[in-house]
Amino acid sequence: HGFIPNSALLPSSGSSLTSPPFAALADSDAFSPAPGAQVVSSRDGNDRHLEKKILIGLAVVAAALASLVVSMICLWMSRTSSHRSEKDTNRQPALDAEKGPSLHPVSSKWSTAAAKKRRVAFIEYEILESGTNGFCHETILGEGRSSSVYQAQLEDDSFVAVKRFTAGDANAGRQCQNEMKLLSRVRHPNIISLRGFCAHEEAKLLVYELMPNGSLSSQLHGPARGRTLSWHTRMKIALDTARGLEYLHERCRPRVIHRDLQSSNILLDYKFNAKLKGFGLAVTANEAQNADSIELPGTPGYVAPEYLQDGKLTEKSDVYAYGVILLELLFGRKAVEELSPGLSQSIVFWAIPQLTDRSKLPNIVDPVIKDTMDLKHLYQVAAVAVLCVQQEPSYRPLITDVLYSLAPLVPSELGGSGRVG
Ligand SMILES: Nc1ncnc2c1ncn2[C@@H]1O[C@H](COP(=O)(O)OP(=O)(O)OP(=O)(O)O)[C@@H](O)[C@H]1O
Repeated sequence: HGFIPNSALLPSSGSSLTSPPFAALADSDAFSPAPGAQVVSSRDGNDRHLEKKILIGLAVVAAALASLVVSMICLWMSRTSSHRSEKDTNRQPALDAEKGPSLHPVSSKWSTAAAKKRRVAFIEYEILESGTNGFCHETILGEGRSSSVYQAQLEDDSFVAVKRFTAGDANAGRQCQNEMKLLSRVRHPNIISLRGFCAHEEAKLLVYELMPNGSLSSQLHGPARGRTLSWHTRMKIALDTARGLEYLHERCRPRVIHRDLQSSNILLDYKFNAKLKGFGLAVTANEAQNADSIELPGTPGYVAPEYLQDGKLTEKSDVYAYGVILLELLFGRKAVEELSPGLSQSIVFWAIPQLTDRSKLPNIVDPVIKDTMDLKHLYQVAAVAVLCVQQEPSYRPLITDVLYSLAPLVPSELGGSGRVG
């Protein structure tokens, strides 16, 4: 639309309502003289023709003005809404959690079209870089097979854990994507919460809440050798883990199988609340039925026998891994102990014969917690563990059953239903 100056639409100075073009309005019926009135007819046919032309011109100008006004309103509205959504994007760019995120290297601008209800905040690379002093070695919390985890301080002074996936590792990229897709739709006190994500050049990074007491594995098998974990704290960790798993198996829609449950995937906050992490291999129960499409997950010592033999993957595979963790908590041994170079022993094969002998049990528990628990509780936990690691999946309990049998063993002040003290 061309710009039409206002002056073109207004009577010029000196014009009046009686002078053309406004006098032309007198030609319309509404303004026609009453019958009998004297009509002063000094205009000839040419005048009338000219007035008609002016009237048409006036209509054209009015239409142009109307369309100009409408288009200016539309332009203003679209500017306002795009400005608003741009502001939203800068504040919290978002992902479509249902479709799953795409982690292309991008700057801080994310498509607003992807912004939906469930959001994972995009965190600027520069913020993570400065929060970790340039990803310096001193800020490393731990290292995994395809990632390093750093402690970072954000601009609001909060601390977070930043997992930086190995660049160029396709497997790591897939796991990062899977973890993000899952954690963006899951919220539970016993599942690690994802604070944000970042993609920068080849690097993919996930940002989580910081768990100051690290992993259960590092508490049990690291320098502390389990001394920080009392009997009740261990039972609380077992209960919290069962709660997180119960949420995935029973209440999450679609249901989720974790597939990589192990003591290094249980993180502990400053009060030893336990939270599940490591969702890179997780699948929905439906996906699990098509086991051929799933790569073999692999943490020896935790993988259920039916999965190793037939690729059969169900919630009961997680229950098996959970049983192995219970054994670690009871005995303070690793899932697989290396006896000598090239010779290792699974905790299940070591424990099963001893678990069934009540007289032996109090003497083989982790020395750090020996004689600190009610023996009835010890026998009960051992019985639950034996059931969880049954070779036949159908003999294993549901995680809900585990939850109900462990809750009374944990004092209510630690989140269980047991009596205080
Ligand atoms: N949110 C967190 N808060 C505190 N420490 C963490 C957090 N996430 C991870 N860590 C630490 O970083 C370590 C490495 O974690 P990461 O997930 O990279 O590897 P991993 O647990 O060894 O598993 P994998 O090798 O299967 O990737 C953990 O063992 C833990 O000690």
